Amino acid sequence: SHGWGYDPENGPDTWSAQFPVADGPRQSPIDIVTADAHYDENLQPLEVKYDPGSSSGIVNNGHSVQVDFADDTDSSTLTGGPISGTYRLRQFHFHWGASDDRGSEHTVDGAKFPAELHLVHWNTKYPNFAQSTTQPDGLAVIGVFLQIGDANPQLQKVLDALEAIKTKDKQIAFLDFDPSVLLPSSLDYWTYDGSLTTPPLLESVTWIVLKEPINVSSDQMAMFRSLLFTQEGDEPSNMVDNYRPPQALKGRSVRASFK
Ligand SMILES: NS(=O)(=O)c1ccc(C(=O)NCc2ccc(F)cc2)cc1
Ligand SMILES: [Zn+2]
Repeated sequence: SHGWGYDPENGPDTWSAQFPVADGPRQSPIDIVTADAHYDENLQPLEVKYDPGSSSGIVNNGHSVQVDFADDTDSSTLTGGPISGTYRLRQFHFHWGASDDRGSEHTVDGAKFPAELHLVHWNTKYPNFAQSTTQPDGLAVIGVFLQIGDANPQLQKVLDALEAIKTKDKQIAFLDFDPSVLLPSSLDYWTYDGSLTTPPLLESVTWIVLKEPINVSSDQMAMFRSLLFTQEGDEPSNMVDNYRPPQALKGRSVRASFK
């Protein structure tokens, strides 16, 4: 039982031992205090152009469920918003709780959501994803809150794949999926400079957190919770509470793209 995780013996409070940047100046997630978020009229609208042909597979990586995209061309990109240049979509994944009262990484005025979707993009001014992760402007992650409501038919295609990837390191092909169907109607966002929310916790992320949540039903949330942190044949441990709690703001500003 080695390697970082979300249990008491390897969870977020232990990560700084192996990853000292955990105590750094621009760690994520954060609590977004809406009254302190400054409207910035210079922020551009987000431009999301995703090609469903670039989706490749869905994997249980032992920390989350992740859908990977071919990022060898500019087929799926993010531009505009707070970023300059072109960022390529690499993957999206989720964080969720053991119950509907928690699970998101970012919070809004202290409020937790049952889950949070992260769409991970890297700056094409760098040669590849790994190199981008070491640069202060290397990554841009769109965060989308999930709230309990009607079942989300767009999410169901992802959820239907989960029984085939129940255990750690299982993956299957996942083709022709357009992740823009998971975005809410409004692309209003908060943005701030932060980090990866899992080890290696690198401080290379421009966070773009959408104000409008998407819906998920309680039954759909239960499907996320059927995944396992553990490998086939090991003592099973349900994949739940795979979220890092909010970190200190340390003087950072959060900007709003909307009034
Ligand atoms: N939750 S989040 O959106 O902040 C997040 C996004 C991506 C990664 C990641 O790619 N980790 C593996 C990794 C990290 C650095 C590398 F160089 C290679 C792989 C971790 C967390
Ligand atoms: Zn994440």
